[in-house]
Amino acid sequence: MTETVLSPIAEAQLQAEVLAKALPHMQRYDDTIIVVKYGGHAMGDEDLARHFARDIVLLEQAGVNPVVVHGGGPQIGAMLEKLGIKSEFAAGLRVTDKATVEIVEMVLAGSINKQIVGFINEAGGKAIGLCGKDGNMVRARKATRTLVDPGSKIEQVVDLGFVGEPDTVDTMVLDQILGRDLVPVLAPVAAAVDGGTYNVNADTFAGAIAGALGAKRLLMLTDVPGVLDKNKQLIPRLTIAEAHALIADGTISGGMIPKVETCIYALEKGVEGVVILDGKVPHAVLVELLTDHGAGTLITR
Ligand SMILES: Nc1ncnc2c1ncn2[C@@H]1O[C@H](COP(=O)(O)OP(=O)(O)O)[C@@H](O)[C@H]1O
Ligand SMILES: CC(=O)N[C@@H](CCC(=O)OP(=O)(O)O)C(=O)O
Repeated sequence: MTETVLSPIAEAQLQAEVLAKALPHMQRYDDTIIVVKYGGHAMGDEDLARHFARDIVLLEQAGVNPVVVHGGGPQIGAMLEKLGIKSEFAAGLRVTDKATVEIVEMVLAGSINKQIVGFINEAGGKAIGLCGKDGNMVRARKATRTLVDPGSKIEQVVDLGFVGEPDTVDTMVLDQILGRDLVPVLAPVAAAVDGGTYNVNADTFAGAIAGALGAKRLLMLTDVPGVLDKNKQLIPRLTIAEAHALIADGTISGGMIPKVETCIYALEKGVEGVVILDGKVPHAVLVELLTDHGAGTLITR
């Protein structure tokens, strides 16, 4: 591929045009909170992570208050495999025993959290890495799921172990951080009411944070372009009612079900709009927020 080399004046003109188009969008998000869920699949390689970090810093410098909630499912899986610990999922959630919850906390609140903090800092920002336990931000209760055997139709309650669902969110720590040129980066590990540790699905965690903060937008970065129809075409906009209908008719399935359910939860808690988009597209966050066409699927009330 040949790269067009622009003269300094042409380059400056191009930059001015891009800025003129982006400015009205930037003003719309000025001083608002945008929660970005950065999924483990969306993290991809280091280049992509650096693009992501630059976008977050740019938003912060433009007067937006970004809050990053990250996942790390594939990275937890890789570490468990390395350690010879078997892992399985039920109803889209990792069945988490005592040994597994220790690894989950180590990978999420340790290596991945600090990696993202490092990338944001390298890009010129000041990130603060926390998990739900810090300042008792997110307290969780034990999650349970009932699965129906497709043959016999018998219902069975599955014990997911140390998997939690957010019970309370205390935004006190985040309130101190936001609006001070700092970017909170949150790992979805929560405190149990009895002082233990719970593994929380990162989508669920992000929805709870966005709802509690009254965020203007929740962006869910995944590895597909957004919600796809039966012909695998992107659906650019959906209402809550339309999203329910797509779940009911099976168009939305698998991991997309809890993701869309989280989006609906956040909208019902007051978040203005939720977008599911492909985090593997470079600068996905900026394309979504700062262009007319946006990216991914926007779900609104
Ligand atoms: N209608 C749909 N549109 C897009 N993806 C769908 C749809 N139905 C099911 N999926 C599946 O949902 C997956 C996204 O969920 P998941 O793997 O849990 O994401 P993440 O790991 O980013 O949280 C997609 O990769 C796709 O296989
Ligand atoms: C309970 C549960 O399943 N927790 C997830 C937490 C990480 C996560 O959700 O990461 P992604 O967003 O990358 O999928 C897990 O253990 O994999």
